[in-house]
Amino acid sequence: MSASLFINGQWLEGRGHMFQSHNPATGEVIWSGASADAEQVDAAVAAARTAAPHWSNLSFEQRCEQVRRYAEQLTTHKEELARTIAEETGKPFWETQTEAAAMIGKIDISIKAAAERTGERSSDMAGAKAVLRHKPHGVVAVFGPYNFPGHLPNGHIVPALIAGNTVILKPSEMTPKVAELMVQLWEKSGLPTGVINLVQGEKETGIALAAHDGLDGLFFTGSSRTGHLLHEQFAGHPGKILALEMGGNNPLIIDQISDIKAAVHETIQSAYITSGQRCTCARRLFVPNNDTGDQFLNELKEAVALIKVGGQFDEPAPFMGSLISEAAADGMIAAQQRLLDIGAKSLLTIEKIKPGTGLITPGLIDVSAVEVLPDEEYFGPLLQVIRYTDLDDAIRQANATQYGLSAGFFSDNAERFDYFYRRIRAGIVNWNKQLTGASSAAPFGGIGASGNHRASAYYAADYCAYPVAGIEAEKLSLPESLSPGLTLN
Ligand SMILES: NC(=O)c1ccc[n+]([C@@H]2O[C@H](COP(=O)([O-])OP(=O)(O)OC[C@H]3O[C@@H](n4cnc5c(N)ncnc54)[C@H](O)[C@@H]3O)[C@@H](O)[C@H]2O)c1
Ligand SMILES: O=CCC[C@H](NC(=O)CCC(=O)O)C(=O)O
Repeated sequence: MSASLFINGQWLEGRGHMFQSHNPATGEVIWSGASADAEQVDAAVAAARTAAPHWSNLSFEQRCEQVRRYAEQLTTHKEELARTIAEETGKPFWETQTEAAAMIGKIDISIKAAAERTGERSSDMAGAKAVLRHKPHGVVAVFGPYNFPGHLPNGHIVPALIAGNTVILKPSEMTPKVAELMVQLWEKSGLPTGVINLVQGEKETGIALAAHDGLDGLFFTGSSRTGHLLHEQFAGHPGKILALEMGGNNPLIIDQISDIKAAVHETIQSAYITSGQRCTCARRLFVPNNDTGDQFLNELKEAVALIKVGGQFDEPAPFMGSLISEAAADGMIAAQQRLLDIGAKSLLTIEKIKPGTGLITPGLIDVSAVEVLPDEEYFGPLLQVIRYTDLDDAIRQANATQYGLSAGFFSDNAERFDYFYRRIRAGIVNWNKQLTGASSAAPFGGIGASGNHRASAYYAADYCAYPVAGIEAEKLSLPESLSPGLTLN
């Protein structure tokens, strides 16, 4: 059993109930510990509050130095980090190595973003200076999802600390081991006591933390369902900052294409990478009802059937690993069945590869005949195909979702992309490129049920600090002329 919590610089055992994490490709237990109870959540918030004045009073450069020391730890331990992420999520090792690399890359990008978007500026005005500076919010909670248990919480934590906030991390209950390692690396980097705290646990721990009066903000990445609950919980607290990064039901439209093989490749990278467990994954594929559409779909079906699925460390490496759990795999098979029940036609059926694991084959399903398609995010390797004859109708259907995270258009025709771009509603809009693999050097976020206009990645700096505008002069002075009606003797 692990001393699973890190509060005020101490590793502690939780006093809540026990929980475990598994290697989803084998079912083996790889971590067990106890969750934080409400008192321990309280202690974590108190530790972060106590640490806040010292941390926020350090200079920007001093905080950056500290965060760079964390980057050194990440670099030294990148292999261990990638292995741990692979073991706990089921993602292939080649892929988790890219996650570890993204975590390291996040440091310099966040420093640059903070300086550019929230740094200090001043300009001269009559007898004074107009000054803009930024201050941290104070104590913030970071909630992470399981699909990128390192990179995505890291994408909130690093900019939050650079801005001068102190943090309480509540990772996904599916990935406590990765969180533990990440916080150990912060500890090794010499971060002052209380600046980062870790509370592990399931939903109850999340509820206790999100409801805590001592928070000044909450940065969340996870499902739209949980994000909506948090939004309701934060209603009536206008002074607390809430950043929500949630799911999507992302459309990808195939238009006029000449390179079918490239379109097939980019579609696979859009829909099946990480076994479909990325928020940006394509979920609905619009294919024209013509010969090119038929040929594209046949080649796509052939290539998807050939996708290698396997264990994280298999050689040769698989493209798709296990889903996060057997329950998630069963959920995808159930979602597929619900679509079949309402008139969908399977082109490639998801099948379980090994009972007791999250290993499943990829699915492709034609939902063109379904009258009312559920607007749901199926968080796994199931791509829904919709055949279309009229581009305007395809764009209308693409927009017929409560979500608005990513959207794509494959076409050789720039004018038609422009036409699509002007009409589509999403925070990420790609042309002839996969929907996944967004850059940390750009803002990242969605609209509608996908987010609340607090884009993360490069723009995370914006929600980590608030602007303070001032007019400053070194001495008091009288103006050259007084306002009408004023007399000073
Ligand atoms: N937009 C993005 O940047 C982005 C990135 C990755 C994942 N996601 C989305 O995340 C989802 C998958 O992640 P997940 O299943 O881990 O998400 P989740 O919503 O189940 O969990 C996210 C976090 O919230 C906590 N939580 C759950 N219920 C809670 C409650 N009632 N109160 C407080 N906290 C609670 C969890 O313990 C976890 O730490 C998908 O929908 C995916 O699209 C979005
Ligand atoms: O699952 C959701 C994240 C998907 C991932 N997005 C990013 O990495 C955004 C960049 C960042 O946060 O630094 C993707 O697009 O694949």
